[in-house]
Amino acid sequence: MTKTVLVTGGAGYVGSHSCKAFAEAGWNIVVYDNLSRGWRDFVQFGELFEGDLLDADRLNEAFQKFKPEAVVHFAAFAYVGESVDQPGLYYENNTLGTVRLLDAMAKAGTDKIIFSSTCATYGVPTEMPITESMRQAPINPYGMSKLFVEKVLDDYETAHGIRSVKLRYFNAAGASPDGEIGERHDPETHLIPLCIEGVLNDTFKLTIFGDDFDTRDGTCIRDYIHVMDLADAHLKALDYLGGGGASDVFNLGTGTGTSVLEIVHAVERVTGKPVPREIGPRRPGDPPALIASAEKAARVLGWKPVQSDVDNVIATAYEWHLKELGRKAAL
Ligand SMILES: NC(=O)c1ccc[n+]([C@@H]2O[C@H](COP(=O)([O-])OP(=O)(O)OC[C@H]3O[C@@H](n4cnc5c(N)ncnc54)[C@H](O)[C@@H]3O)[C@@H](O)[C@H]2O)c1
Ligand SMILES: O=c1ccn([C@@H]2O[C@H](COP(=O)(O)OP(=O)(O)O[C@H]3O[C@H](CO)[C@@H](O)[C@H](O)[C@H]3O)[C@@H](O)[C@H]2O)c(=O)[nH]1
Repeated sequence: MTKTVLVTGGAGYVGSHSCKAFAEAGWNIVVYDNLSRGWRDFVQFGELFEGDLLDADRLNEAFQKFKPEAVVHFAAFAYVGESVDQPGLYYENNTLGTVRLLDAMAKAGTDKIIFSSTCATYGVPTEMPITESMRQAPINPYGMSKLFVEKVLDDYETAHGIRSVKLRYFNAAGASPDGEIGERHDPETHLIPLCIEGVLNDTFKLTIFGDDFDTRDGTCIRDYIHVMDLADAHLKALDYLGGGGASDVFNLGTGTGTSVLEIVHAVERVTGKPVPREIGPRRPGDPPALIASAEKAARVLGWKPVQSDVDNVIATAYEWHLKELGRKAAL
């Protein structure tokens, strides 16, 4: 019998790409999303059940109706700056929202969850690459709201037997190679889509947030991971829990760091067009470098990124943005 997975936040960026991978692997998908920051047209691989994480009755209804085998939990707010200005919004939506979800799981007897955590839970690491056992000391409410969830998950295992895989993503980037779905955030704050905006829109200029960091060219270094590689890791985590695997936590990154300037140059190389830019002040809360050790995910889950070469990440993102422009022009 086809197994059902309930995907919270499946109308968003990482969630929709993961749904594509789950559908290709034969899962039946139910997307639970309130569309606050997601997109109806991204729900292409299963049914949309509109609902809010904070709505216990609606959650119970979804669990009763679909009886999912497992939950993959992407739904959250994810803007660092917004979390600094409105911490309550983040603790309510991300932390309390997950508590509500776990209560509904416990009630329904669904005992497996995969959770979108983040490298923002590490704060400013003292060693590189970052391994899962390093100290977690978030420097903003967004990261803290996610760290709390990691702890809450362990308590729900003790109390209700719910096993979890926590996946700490580094920087998600790129788009589905067929251009069906891609990165759409409103407002867009992420580096690669903004570089592409600079290529496509004559009036847009990228601001590089600081060139005086202690890095090889003075700009921040991040570990960019293709969204389809992230999707594959979720699929492997589903199989792992389904096969009886114990609760665990994994970094998802490539192990390679790329600076902001290197991304700008790569976008110019891939698109053949200049990225207009200026140097601005540092953005508060930006650590100089974040690079994953993804050795554990390789060893335990058998996961390896295969689409995360920077030029491929940018080429797929560019392709999606061109199609998106075409779609907007046709409206
Ligand atoms: N994009 C990244 O680089 C990145 C990196 C690390 C971790 N993450 C985490 O991955 C997850 C997905 O990120 P994304 O970039 O796809 O975000 P996104 O904003 O594109 O998607 C989030 C989805 O969750 C939904 N949602 C939010 N609050 C909800 C609620 N209360 N009830 C129901 N649905 C709700 C939104 O409508 C949206 O569809 C998030 O949990 C984020 O914290 C993302
Ligand atoms: O206009 C811009 C936007 C970004 N950057 C820089 O580009 C890098 C990447 O920034 P961005 O794409 O905004 O990603 P992060 O701030 O690294 O955060 C992303 O990656 C985190 C994990 O690293 C996740 O937790 C967050 O949800 C996700 O937004 C950083 O050094 C930024 O300072 C600029 O210089 N100019």
